[in-house]
Amino acid sequence: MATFQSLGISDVIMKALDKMGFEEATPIQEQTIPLGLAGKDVIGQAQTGTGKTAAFGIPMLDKIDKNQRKIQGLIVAPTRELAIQVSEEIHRLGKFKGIRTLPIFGGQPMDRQIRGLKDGPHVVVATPGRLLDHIRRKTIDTRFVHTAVLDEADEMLNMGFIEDIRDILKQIPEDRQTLLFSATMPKEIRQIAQTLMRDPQEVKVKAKEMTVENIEQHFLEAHEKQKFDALTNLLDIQTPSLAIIFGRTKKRVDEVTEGLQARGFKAEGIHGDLTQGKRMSVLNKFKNSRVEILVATDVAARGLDISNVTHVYNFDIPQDPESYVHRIGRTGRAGKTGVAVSFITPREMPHLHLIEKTTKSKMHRMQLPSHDEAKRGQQQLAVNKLARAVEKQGLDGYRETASELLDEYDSVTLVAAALKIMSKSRRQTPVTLSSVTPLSVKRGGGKGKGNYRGKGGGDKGHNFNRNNKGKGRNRKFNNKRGSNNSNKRD
Ligand SMILES: Nc1ncnc2c1ncn2[C@@H]1O[C@H](COP(=O)(O)OP(=O)(O)OP(=O)(O)O)[C@@H](O)[C@H]1O
Ligand SMILES: [Mg+2]
Repeated sequence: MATFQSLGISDVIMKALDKMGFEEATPIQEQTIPLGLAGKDVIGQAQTGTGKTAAFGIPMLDKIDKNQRKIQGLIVAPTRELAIQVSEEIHRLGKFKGIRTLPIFGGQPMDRQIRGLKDGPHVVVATPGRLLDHIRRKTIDTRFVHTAVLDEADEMLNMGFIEDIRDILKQIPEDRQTLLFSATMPKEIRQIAQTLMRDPQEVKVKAKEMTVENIEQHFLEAHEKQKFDALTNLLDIQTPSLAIIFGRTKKRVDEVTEGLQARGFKAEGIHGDLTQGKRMSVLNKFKNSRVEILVATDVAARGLDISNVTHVYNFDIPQDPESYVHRIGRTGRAGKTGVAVSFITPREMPHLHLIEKTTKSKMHRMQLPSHDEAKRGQQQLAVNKLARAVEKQGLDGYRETASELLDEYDSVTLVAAALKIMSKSRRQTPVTLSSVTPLSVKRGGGKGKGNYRGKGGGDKGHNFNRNNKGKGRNRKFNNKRGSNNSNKRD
């Protein structure tokens, strides 16, 4: 376990790390920060939730001359939410150095961003489309950029973004340092990356699986028509405190969201057709647990760091194995455990095996949950609440009424009535979802886009702790194993 001190990081950034509650460096940070500080180009690959943002952020920030109010660091990310999130993490890391960061993304008024750019940020974190708008309008000055970062790099070099990325990099000085990071990095993407970098150092954190070991991976075989009832039964049984459900299309997300709301779940949907304001408000409600279930397209698959997501459900299994890795990586972050369940129709079984083969992870079959089990799951919630109330004491004011009630009714009837009142009687509102085009399943488990060469054996046990200064959360990370296409983003 490396301490940050041993990595050669400047005191002013060490102070930020301490404030953020970072005590030890994660494997990807330990292996890439010294290379970054030495000015090397780096391709860094490590599992989801293992600190890649700080891994590229720290070397970039270390090099920035605070007195030069020019953009010196440029980070490109695939989605608006991720651009904002990364900008906030970089702001935290550069706080004591007085670094100014600015997120630039679509859906926000141009003139507001032009004013922000005139304000002299040192670091800009941008989505490619809007960044190119500013480059073409000459409202952004990239002449002094010495460090360029592609976060979710394999996505950024995929067919959807590659031309934009090439156009952007042409506007950045040749002698720049280039850092590419992602949890997944298919071979062909690695080859493209080489053409955009100078003698890049490739760092891949050794792990037996592409996915995070702390995430329990299950699959549930169900016909299309059974999936929604199976989902609501499973939600009642597993009672996730914070869950993300992925659907293949925006329409699907809307329908599943409406169906869940009709059955009394606190669910909201997010996808690319929503206004930027709506996307932000849905995400904030989810982050503050005012919404328990976020139904999303792949717009929320990569990078989003929402602590305490306990469950991820692939209501529709993704086309790309890489997308599977990123989706389930929204849980089990920073050493925490998580649960992922994928709904597979019988004809999609070969695709499930392709994903397992590509990501070198094993999904365990789960039986279709019955409605009775769901009811018992809801009752269990009520039982837990009652047990907690008994433990907490303070019941004296209720005892007299309770014994009067017991004069009238027997105890079992009374407790049954209490359980009935306390457990959600899930309205079995009929919900029909429009059919989705089935996956184009590659028969015979053909090669996924990525050939992952998982190296045998994982890292030694890795604990990294966050002291209680960090964001008010005392997050103990027991990451036993070392600390991995694009569904076109909405
Ligand atoms: N050394 C550390 N100690 C404690 N917490 C850390 C450390 N490094 C990062 N974190 C926290 O761990 C969480 C995950 O970090 P981050 O979002 O950078 O992961 P990632 O590897 O980029 O994941 P993804 O592949 O999903 O994008 C964040 O909340 C971050 O603040
Ligand atoms: Mg990330």
